[in-house]
Amino acid sequence: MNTESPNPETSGSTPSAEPSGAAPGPETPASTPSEEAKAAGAVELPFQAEVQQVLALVINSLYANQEVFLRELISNASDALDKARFLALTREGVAEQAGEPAILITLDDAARTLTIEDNGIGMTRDEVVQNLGTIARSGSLEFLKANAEAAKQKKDGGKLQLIGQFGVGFYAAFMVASRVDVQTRSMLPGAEPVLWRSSGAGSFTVASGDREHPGTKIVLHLKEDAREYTKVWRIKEIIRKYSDFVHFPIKVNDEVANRSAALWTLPKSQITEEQHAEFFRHVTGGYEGENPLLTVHLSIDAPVQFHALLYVPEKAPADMFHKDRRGVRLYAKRVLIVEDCDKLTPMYLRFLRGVVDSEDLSLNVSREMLQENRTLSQIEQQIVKQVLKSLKDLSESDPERYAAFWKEFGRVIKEGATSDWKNKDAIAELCRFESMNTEAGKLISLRDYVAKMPEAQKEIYYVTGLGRHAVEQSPHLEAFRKRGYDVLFLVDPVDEWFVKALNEFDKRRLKSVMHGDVDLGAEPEKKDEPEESVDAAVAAVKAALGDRVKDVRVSRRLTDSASCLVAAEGDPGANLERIMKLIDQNAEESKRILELNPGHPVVKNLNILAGREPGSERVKQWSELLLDQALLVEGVVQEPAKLVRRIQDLLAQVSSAAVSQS
Ligand SMILES: Nc1ncnc2c1ncn2[C@@H]1O[C@H](COP(=O)(O)OP(=O)(O)OP(=O)(O)O)[C@@H](O)[C@H]1O
Repeated sequence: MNTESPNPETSGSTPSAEPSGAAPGPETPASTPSEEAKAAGAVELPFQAEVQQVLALVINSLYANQEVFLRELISNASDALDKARFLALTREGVAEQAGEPAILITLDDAARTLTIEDNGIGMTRDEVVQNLGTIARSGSLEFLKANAEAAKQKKDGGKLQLIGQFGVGFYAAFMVASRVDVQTRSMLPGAEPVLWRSSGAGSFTVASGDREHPGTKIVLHLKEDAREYTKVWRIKEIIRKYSDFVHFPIKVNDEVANRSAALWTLPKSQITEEQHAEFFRHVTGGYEGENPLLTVHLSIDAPVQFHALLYVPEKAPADMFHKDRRGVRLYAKRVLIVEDCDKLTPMYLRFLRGVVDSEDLSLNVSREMLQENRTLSQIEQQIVKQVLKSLKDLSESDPERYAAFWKEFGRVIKEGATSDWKNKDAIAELCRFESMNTEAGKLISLRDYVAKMPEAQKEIYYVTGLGRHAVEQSPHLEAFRKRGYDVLFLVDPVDEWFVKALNEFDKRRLKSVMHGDVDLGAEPEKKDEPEESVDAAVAAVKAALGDRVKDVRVSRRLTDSASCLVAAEGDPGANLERIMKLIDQNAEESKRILELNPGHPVVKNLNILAGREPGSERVKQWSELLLDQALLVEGVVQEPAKLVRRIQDLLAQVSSAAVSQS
């Protein structure tokens, strides 16, 4: 759905080429005729003031990538060919295009010139003056300056990394050329050939040209230090990089240098796996595997027209967690705009590689792109939807391949639940976890978990921790195990955030077994047994531990262990606090609740002892020990020496009692 017509007659009014009395540029003193003015019948004109500033920025190596000048000229030539095609179809009496549409590049090492020629629409004299002497879009210069300034502030030498984003297009030629000659002839009826010439220093000249056929030929007289652009291999390299998929042949010294077929515009059925693999390696440089793990090929017409050919690599890119994320290549009408466009894929799909090409974007998209661009965000939304769907399909059709995907990118996908609220459910469907009831290394989905829930189970239970080994023996799991409820092991640090963001799945709450109260009802085999009161023990432990714990209470989650620590509902919990401590040493710790198992002999005995000798040293020691062992099982003991002393004291008491009984 291209809203921009390639009709050349919509390009606005053109000022007439009045001879100018304005002062020539600094390198062309008024007293001697400038190089440009030497052309027969030439009229010398000043560049619009804004152009002069753009040129100053461009010539002072505004771009980090000088080679992009060629991309700009090729894209202009390709546009001119598109416009010619349009004009021939829509208007009578226009001049015939000479030969097949093509872009010809001729390199002359001896003369140090690079010539680029197209048989496209060409320009009339007025158009030449307008197009190659002014900047059509307002605001370009301001933006360019601001970015040049921002780049200067950076440590990397002050070169702009963003390429071709400022609509300076043609003027980029002056990065490498000390003089540029443009011979052009418009397809419009009665158009005369024109010669435009400039050394980029304040002015240009227009004169009668000698071109016979419609089209444009641009000769760059290269600067001394730009000789590399007369080398065929170098030019071919640049074409492969930026313009490989321009849909007209680009010939370098008569040899076609581009594929000229945009793979992504072909019907899916026409693209072979081998072609995909080749293109995948082309866009990834071969660093992310030989073949794509998954291919997502989209051709969308509404609300925005675009093609996307995206690949999930086999291997996670080495820089996946680097702050300068990479993106996909953005093309507008098959001309590369940005190599790494991060506005087309959200952070959590940053591993996607490939190409997006839209007819609804123009080459100067960039200005808005850095801010908010509606077209790009519409494209992004579609990409997200389709990629998530393709991943879900893969998980169903090829679980093994999906497991390989999850291993590489699962952690990144989980980030999505915290940032992409709209697609939270689709993201949740993709997530995989180990669980108490699965073998080590095997993963289940939330959907599988829910399907296997016993009827009485209402919530989805999970435990967080450092790894399977750290959580699988956790006392918090005891009651769940007894009832046959599975518990998900969320053992990746990002899981803490993931689970909070997700909150529920399939209308069932995700509940931590280490948080708040859990009421699972009585154990199946103990239905009628009334619970013995251990109130005295609870009160004694509370008194002994004081404000080291938030509370002490009877547990409904323990069946075998004597005690455990739980976080109050809404508190961060031990695992999250441990992670936060790694980030910030001074992160505050919240107090937890000590739960006592009323059926455990130690708690029962402490209950009796506390009744007999409330506040005694022994009661205090046993109370301390209940806290110690709850911490020990989590692998955190703050004062191990004290703990060992306490255990030794108690062992001494127990052993003396045993000896006196025998
Ligand atoms: N080879 C060509 N044939 C016909 N017209 C051309 C050619 N090269 C440039 N032009 C004209 O000159 C104009 C200015 O070109 P320039 O590259 O500076 O900007 P642009 O192409 O409009 O923007 P951008 O560079 O962002 O794509 C073009 O819009 C086009 O009308």
